[in-house]
Amino acid sequence: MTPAPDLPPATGAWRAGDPPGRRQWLPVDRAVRLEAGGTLPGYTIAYETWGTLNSDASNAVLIEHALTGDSHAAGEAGPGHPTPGWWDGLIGPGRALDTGELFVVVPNILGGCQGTTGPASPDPDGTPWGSRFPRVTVRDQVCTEAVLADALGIERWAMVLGGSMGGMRALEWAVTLPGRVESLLVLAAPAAASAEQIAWAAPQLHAIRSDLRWRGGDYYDAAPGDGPHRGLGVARRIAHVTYRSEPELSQRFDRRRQAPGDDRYAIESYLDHHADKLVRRFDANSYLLLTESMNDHDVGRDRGGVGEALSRVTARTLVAGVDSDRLYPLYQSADLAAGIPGAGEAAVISSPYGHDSFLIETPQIAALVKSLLN
Ligand SMILES: CC(=O)SCCNC(=O)CCNC(=O)[C@H](O)C(C)(C)COP(=O)(O)OP(=O)(O)OC[C@H]1O[C@@H](n2cnc3c(N)ncnc32)[C@H](O)[C@@H]1OP(=O)(O)O
Ligand SMILES: N[C@@H](CCO)C(=O)O
Repeated sequence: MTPAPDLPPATGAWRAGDPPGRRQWLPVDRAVRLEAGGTLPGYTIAYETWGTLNSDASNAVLIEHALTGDSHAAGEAGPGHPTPGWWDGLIGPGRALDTGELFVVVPNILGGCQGTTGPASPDPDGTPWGSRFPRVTVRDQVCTEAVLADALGIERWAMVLGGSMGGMRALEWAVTLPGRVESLLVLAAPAAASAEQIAWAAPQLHAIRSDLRWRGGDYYDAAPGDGPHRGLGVARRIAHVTYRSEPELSQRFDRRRQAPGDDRYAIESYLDHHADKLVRRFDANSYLLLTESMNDHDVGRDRGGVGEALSRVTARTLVAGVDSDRLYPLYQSADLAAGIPGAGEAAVISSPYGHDSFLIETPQIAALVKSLLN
């Protein structure tokens, strides 16, 4: 496979020249019809793998990343990857996802900005898609990942797992292609986005679209730093509050000011920090598109409802939620587990860290992975 060039900067200087690290690319030269009605004439999927596929391709595991995650789930920080893998504690020799035995595949999501085709990618004429990039659903994202599985020679995944938006894709795999998923782990994700989740997304979408530097979505020829980073930063601040719990914020930050001479409350400084980090690594159009993919998430759409859709799942399934998650509350995981044949009761990840616990509570998630693999 020929590596495609990395994507250009969208909101700041971060992307330019970003080395590819250990990513691989699958170019797909055929059109894909999208669920919402549009078409993509072709696309590229960027992905990373760990371990070796065995001779009967029975040891492959698919990990689905969350909204702003990427394919770098394991490994050290290094060229192309300023931070270590986001599930590094879970993946590697002797770890829960033991790469001495398993072949772990992590693709970047369709519509994102980490190497797989998205709004910042060039169209067939070489111009960034920008505002012309079509609406993409979770189901579309899964369909493109099935093309990657075919290309890698994987007919059936030993396990598909993910948290948050990654959990939505994992679930959609097991509903759309039940014969291709042997076991399924869905963390902190619902069968369908709720009014509350769409509500939290609404001001985030508005924040980006209200930024004059967003330019209707066609800002890719703007000078570095002249993109919609302010709107994206506001969106991230709103989102980040929902990713953590009220008791945690209270305990960590209380009413403290950041520092002598810095009049911000510490919690404001914390949110500023997370916003500043995101706008240097993420494209605002991808954030919009993926947020709307999550809003549209509903495994029951055009399938006779959620109950009908979940009854299709044949995978050995474990569903888990976080007891302090205010964005994807535990009852949604309980409902999801109740709808999937043989899933039993939802497991509870106990943590003060809220929704982000699926990224933080590695030992608890490792235990769930091991129990499902065994
Ligand atoms: C699936 C994926 O999402 S993959 C990508 C990984 N995810 C992300 O990057 C999402 C954004 N980050 C996060 O959500 C979290 O950092 C997690 C989940 C990755 C880790 O959570 P935690 O370990 O609890 O980190 P926490 O939320 O405390 O943030 C730590 C950062 O805040 C900074 N910070 C803490 N308090 C303050 C403060 N008062 N003012 C400014 N910065 C602060 C720390 O210095 C640290 O900075 P650094 O990450 O640049 O080193
Ligand atoms: N912190 C995670 C939470 C979203 O699920 C992310 O940014 O992807």
